[in-house]
Amino acid sequence: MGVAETKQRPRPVDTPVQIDQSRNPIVVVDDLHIVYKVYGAGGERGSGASALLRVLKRQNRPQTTEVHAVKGVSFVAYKGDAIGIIGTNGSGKSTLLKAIAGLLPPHTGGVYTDGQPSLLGVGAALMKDLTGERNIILGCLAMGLSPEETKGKYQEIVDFAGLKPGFIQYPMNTYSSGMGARLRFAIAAARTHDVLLIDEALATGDAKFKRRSKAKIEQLRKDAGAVFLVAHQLDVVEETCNRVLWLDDGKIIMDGDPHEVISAYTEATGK
Ligand SMILES: Nc1ncnc2c1ncn2[C@@H]1O[C@H](COP(=O)(O)OP(=O)(O)OP(=O)(O)O)[C@@H](O)[C@H]1O
Repeated sequence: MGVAETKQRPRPVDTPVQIDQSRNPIVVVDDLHIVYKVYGAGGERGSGASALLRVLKRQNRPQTTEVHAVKGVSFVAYKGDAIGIIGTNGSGKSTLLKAIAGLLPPHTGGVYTDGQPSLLGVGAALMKDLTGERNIILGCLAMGLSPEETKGKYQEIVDFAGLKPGFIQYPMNTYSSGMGARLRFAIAAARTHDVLLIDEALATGDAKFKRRSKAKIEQLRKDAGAVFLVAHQLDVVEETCNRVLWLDDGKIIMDGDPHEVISAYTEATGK
């Protein structure tokens, strides 16, 4: 998609990303490139005929292609930043978040974080067959809380998730996707994180839950290092974040004040 011209000041390729030394940098992303390798996508249609042809040609391996998902992204997140990442489908938002979480290796460039990043995604691992209650306990222990701390946090998590009465005793496979997302967010928010990465977790909540989430993220920002939020709902991003990165085709188009960036994005994309 061709969108507005870049508002980021171009940086000579060999100069490292600029860090404001008077502030406390938490995440430094320096000329980051992420490339996925896709097997079996060599431009042929995935038909039986092409598979047969490969066998006849004794090509037992399908061809590989590369998807260049993040293309030279650089920025610094400072302590207390809540950064929203916006962009159209496929612009590289989730890929960037996973790279900051350390789940995808850079092709070139680098990601440096001060502390442990925690990625809270829609698919974050909770055990579907176990009850909400068991998941809270396991989730807290997995995040490094002691059994006593877990006990102390339990009611706070249940109240924050705001599930219908009784549901906390039901297995999570009986929950709607929204209920699961609320519980995941409530568990993750029970601990302070050096770097908290939230991928669409708030998308499914109702207005009341979104208000509670916003307050919680504000608190996390104060206690923690930096919070990143990927969301398609621009109002959630504008209300929650102090800074927004707009990605398009793997590149930063704008980085700055939420209102300014979202207005420019809305104008350019008609969203
Ligand atoms: N596992 C993968 N293997 C190959 N290509 C991938 C993979 N995951 C993402 N991509 C590609 O990388 C690009 C960026 O995808 P990404 O999921 O980061 O975008 P996004 O902005 O989060 O999209 P959405 O808003 O739809 O969630 C897309 O072209 C996508 O097709």
